[in-house]
Amino acid sequence: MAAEIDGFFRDDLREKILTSKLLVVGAGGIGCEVLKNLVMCGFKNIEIIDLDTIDVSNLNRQFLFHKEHVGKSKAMVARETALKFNPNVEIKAYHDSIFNTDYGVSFFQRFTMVLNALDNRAARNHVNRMCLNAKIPLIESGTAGYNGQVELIERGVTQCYECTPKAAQKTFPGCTIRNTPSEPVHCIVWAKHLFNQLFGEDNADEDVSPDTADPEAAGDAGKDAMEVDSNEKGNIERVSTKQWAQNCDYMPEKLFNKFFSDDINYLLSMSNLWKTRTPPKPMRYGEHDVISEVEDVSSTTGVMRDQKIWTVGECQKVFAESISNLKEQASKLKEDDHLVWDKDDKDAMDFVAACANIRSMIFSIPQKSRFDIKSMAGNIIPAIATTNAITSGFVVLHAFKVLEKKFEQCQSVYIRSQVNARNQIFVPEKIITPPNPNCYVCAAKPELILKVDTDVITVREFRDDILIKEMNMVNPDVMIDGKGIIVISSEEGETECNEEKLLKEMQIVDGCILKAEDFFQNYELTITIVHKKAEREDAKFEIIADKNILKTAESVEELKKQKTAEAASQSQEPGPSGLNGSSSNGGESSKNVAYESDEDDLVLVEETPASAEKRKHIDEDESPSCKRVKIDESEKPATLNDEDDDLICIDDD
Ligand SMILES: Nc1ncnc2c1ncn2[C@@H]1O[C@H](COP(=O)(O)OP(=O)(O)OP(=O)(O)O)[C@@H](O)[C@H]1O
Ligand SMILES: [Zn+2]
Repeated sequence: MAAEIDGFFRDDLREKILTSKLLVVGAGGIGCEVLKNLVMCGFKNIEIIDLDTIDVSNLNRQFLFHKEHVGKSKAMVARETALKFNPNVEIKAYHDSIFNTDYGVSFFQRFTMVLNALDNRAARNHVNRMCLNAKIPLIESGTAGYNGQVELIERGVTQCYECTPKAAQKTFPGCTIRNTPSEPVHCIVWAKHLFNQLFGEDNADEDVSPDTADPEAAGDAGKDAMEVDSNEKGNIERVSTKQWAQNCDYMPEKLFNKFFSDDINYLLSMSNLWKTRTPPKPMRYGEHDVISEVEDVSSTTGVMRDQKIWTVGECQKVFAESISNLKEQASKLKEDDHLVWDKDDKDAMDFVAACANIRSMIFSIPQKSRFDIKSMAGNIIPAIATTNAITSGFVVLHAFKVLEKKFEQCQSVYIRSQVNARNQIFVPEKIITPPNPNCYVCAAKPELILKVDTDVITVREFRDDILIKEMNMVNPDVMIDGKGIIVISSEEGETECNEEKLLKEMQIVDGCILKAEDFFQNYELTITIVHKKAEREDAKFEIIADKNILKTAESVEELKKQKTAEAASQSQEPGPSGLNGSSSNGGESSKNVAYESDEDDLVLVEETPASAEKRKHIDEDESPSCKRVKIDESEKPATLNDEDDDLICIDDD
């Protein structure tokens, strides 16, 4: 292998290649290529981890895997195949998630460097934190279609993965999804939720029924419908949707009429919602076409079936067929097990395409082809083998520079689909981007401001949706600073009694300061709470990472207080002298600011187009957060352009 050939590498680099120990996280599109490159270069000691097994759809670009490997561990098979290229390498493979607590800081410290080859933001964030803690370099990479990116993360030298806020994934309020969809994507998200309600894991945040708590439907809204509903359906609403569907043996007609007629009639009775919107039109099963007479959509060719817009009858037919197939699939599972929605499962995809289109028809929203729905529902950007290969090449070139400690040469590199104005297709960053001093992960004392509706968020939502999903902690402990009140404990059951309490009931109110810790990640974060009433379409929380913004807001508040004091002193008796100072009651109260009337002064740290360009990683974690539903709408398949393959221009700046 290269390092064994005399003169192939400079002696000092060769020595480092032969003696270093690398960890590759992920054995998918990039991971396979990176592993192949490493063994071919002569690295002798490599460990690789991946939680997944090989799927047929991986075979077109993950060349360490072949047909006979389908269903086997990616990490294990990648190891076996790579050893065939170079048997003189020590490769240890783990079929596991990097989140497993076995892989703590001391595990990471065993490596010279870590190479990420992941596909989701949560895992990237986690490895970022572990490497920062272990003080070892991390090479981060990602591809999206023809675009790719490689960057070095070295504590104190470069920015970390979390220094730049990522473009927020588009989120939709639950009431838009449940009551007032207005775009195809709202119906697609609803249909995916319906799949989970009927066949998947029960998730309270994915309710598909009309949302009677919708603030916009206030008043008598839904009352009539509620009465009709309870009279007509008896105790139907008291059992879970899945239980109810099982009780009616998943009869397509019953299911259809409940979701597309009864529930829509219910929504119609929430009359406030339709004052300025087109009211939905309920639809009953078989109402528009005689289903048995509809041409069998499954018998048309795949391309036609996927690309045409289905008629009402076709949608209903696919609805019925997919339900009976999914019912069959579910019946083969063990008790308590459930189906998992997968864009590549024909029945699961058919079900979502049919339901999304039926709901679109009802709400007068344009319909979409199954192909378009698949791309939106699965957030698909085609994975291109050549982009993965080029990106992986840069990963290993970066690894050489890191081994030689030439960090100054490790600028991020962007692999583009088209040449830029300087005729480059591989575009290096001009400088090494230094750490963001306000980063709430790699700053010396990480802190942030959390604007949150403390009247509606429970401790459980705070932990699961904010600390875990948004702030990427794994197992947080939280206490109120200065009061010693433990709000959340990582010890199982210790703070269970707090979980359903609202934040305000735990004395977590405006100005409160929390200390959040994650022992596994060795991470401590100070959170200043700012209460913010969430309106109907608002997110229930916002994270503000730059403490200077708080300072600005404080000074605005202080200015206001000064003005009030001045006014008071002019009109009445002399005002309290402490008002123009930062605080008259000690440190904590200095942050106890009220923002209600100052919303405009608080600027959310948002990604600039330039930094968005830098963050082209594909993130697949689409779990809902803050009771809002996330979907990355921009993730439509890129137009494939064969000519692009010829555009290779090596930058020699
Ligand atoms: N927490 C994790 N621990 C270990 N491996 C992970 C973790 N999260 C993701 N991975 C792995 O990272 C790899 C990323 O590879 P890639 O982007 O090619 O995805 P893929 O699942 O192989 O392909 P696709 O999503 O396009 O079907 C996957 O093999 C995935 O299993
Ligand atoms: Zn950082």
